[in-house]
Amino acid sequence: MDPFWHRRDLRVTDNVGLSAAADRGPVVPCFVLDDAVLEHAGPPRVRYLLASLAELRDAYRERGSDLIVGRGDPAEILPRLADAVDADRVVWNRGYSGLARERDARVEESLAAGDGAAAAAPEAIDVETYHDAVLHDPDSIRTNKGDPYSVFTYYWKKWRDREKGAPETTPSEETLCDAETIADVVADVTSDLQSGDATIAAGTLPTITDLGVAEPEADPIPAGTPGARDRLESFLESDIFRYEALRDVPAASVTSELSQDLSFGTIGPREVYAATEDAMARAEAGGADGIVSDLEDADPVSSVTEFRSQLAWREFYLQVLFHNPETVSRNYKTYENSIDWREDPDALAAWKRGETGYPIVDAGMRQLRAEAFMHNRVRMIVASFLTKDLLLDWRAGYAHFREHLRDHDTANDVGGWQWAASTGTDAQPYFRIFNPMTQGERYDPDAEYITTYVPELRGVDPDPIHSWHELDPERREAVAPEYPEPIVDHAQRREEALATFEAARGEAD
Ligand SMILES: Cc1cc2nc3c(=O)[nH]c(=O)nc-3n(C[C@H](O)[C@H](O)[C@H](O)COP(=O)(O)OP(=O)(O)OC[C@H]3O[C@@H](n4cnc5c(N)ncnc54)[C@H](O)[C@@H]3O)c2cc1C
Repeated sequence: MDPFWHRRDLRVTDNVGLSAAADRGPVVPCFVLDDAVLEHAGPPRVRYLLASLAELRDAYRERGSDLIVGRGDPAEILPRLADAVDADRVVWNRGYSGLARERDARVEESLAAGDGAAAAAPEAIDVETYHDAVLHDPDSIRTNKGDPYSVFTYYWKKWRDREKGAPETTPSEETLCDAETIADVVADVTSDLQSGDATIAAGTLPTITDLGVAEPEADPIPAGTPGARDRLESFLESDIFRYEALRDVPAASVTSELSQDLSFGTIGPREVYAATEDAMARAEAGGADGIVSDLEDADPVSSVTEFRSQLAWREFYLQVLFHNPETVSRNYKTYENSIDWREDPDALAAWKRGETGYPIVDAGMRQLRAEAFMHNRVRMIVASFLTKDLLLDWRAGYAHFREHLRDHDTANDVGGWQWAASTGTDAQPYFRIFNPMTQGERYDPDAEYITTYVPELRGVDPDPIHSWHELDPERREAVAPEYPEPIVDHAQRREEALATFEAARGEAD
């Protein structure tokens, strides 16, 4: 019997490592709540994690097995578990961030040292790892010179043209360790662990309060594989064909909202990609033409391709982080001088509360609080506002997103922030600064998204909303007395941002 250690792959379907372990069977499935990891997880993510673990446990129980849930240091728990089941090896799917790789190396060392062995002569336990979270592993797509890619367009061409693996088969009941044996194993390991802080249980999950994490403000969404599959199914009905035309329009809500699922692995990337193949076949046969008939120039085929390119962006940022783990907290791009970010706690607090007086920015920041989610276009706008209009360090924005997003994902979050701050790979050039008013007007012309999240502006015509920064104080008072004045002047801040970046480039007078 070999333990399979679930981490960011909270599913039994389309799971590369689990299928490989099940081929030998029987598998002992486990997950470890590691305080070192929980420290970095905001409340919406912890809630989604616990709900997804409950779904994972139920999937095992339906198959006559159970999920072992440990709490503590995996380097302590896994060797004990492996020893208790007399394992030859422990199997898991690879993590790619610096933190995940360090932890995995530690666990591997303690397994190799036989740290869990009850016997006097400890036996080394092997580790077997798989690429599962991605369609193409971070080392497999390189430039013709053999370097990792730093420009998305070139990466995308190779990613797009490579053959993709089919979804993995789901392990059958016979290949999983039965629930009774799991209960015995847990009892065995529990008596072994008595001296330390670590605990282990068969399928019993702590509550969010047990973990010392506050209840999130946002409402929960359906979690685990059932939630993810429902979202994918509903996206495939029609939104995937309207995606290209409307993905930048936040009020249209055509995007898949699969980001937390891909991040926690409640759905596998091969399953999502296979779904795009079905959608592509339908689009190519003209079966989606009626769905886009009200949209000028919309093409269902290129819409499916556009969605695939977002899946590729995810893997692009992942390979950037894999090859440059330090960029989690350091700029990817080196300027000659350091960027002179400002210290302005009041402005940062107004941005966090969604009270900047820039309607699209405030709507986004309030969507984040209300739903633990934010539309991609709006993420770009609020990130640009923080780094260019307020001239605050992207790391402050990243920390806030990490705390509040249910889909926070180190690679994508760092990638998105460094893109907006003009410090990342293939980033927005420093001189292309978003105008938050024009962005609002272009992507939310009827102010539908804005008024959903900013009640002070409900009933106000789109015109004054999109020209709020130009209105005189009397007019603002007459139109929306409760909505704040702009905290900065965009035109002036734009000039200051250009000067700041030119100084960083060593081009100042
Ligand atoms: C400042 C900033 C911070 C971000 N932080 C995160 C984050 O913490 N976690 C996260 O998953 N995404 C992040 N993104 C990327 C993007 O905003 C979200 O992935 C997307 O909004 C999620 O919605 P969706 O699932 O409906 O996306 P869809 O448009 O349906 O895309 C499908 C999937 O592709 C991936 N994807 C889409 N857009 C991007 C992108 N620009 N970069 C990388 N992958 C992408 C996601 O996995 C997403 O679920 C960030 C973007 C910015 C600008």
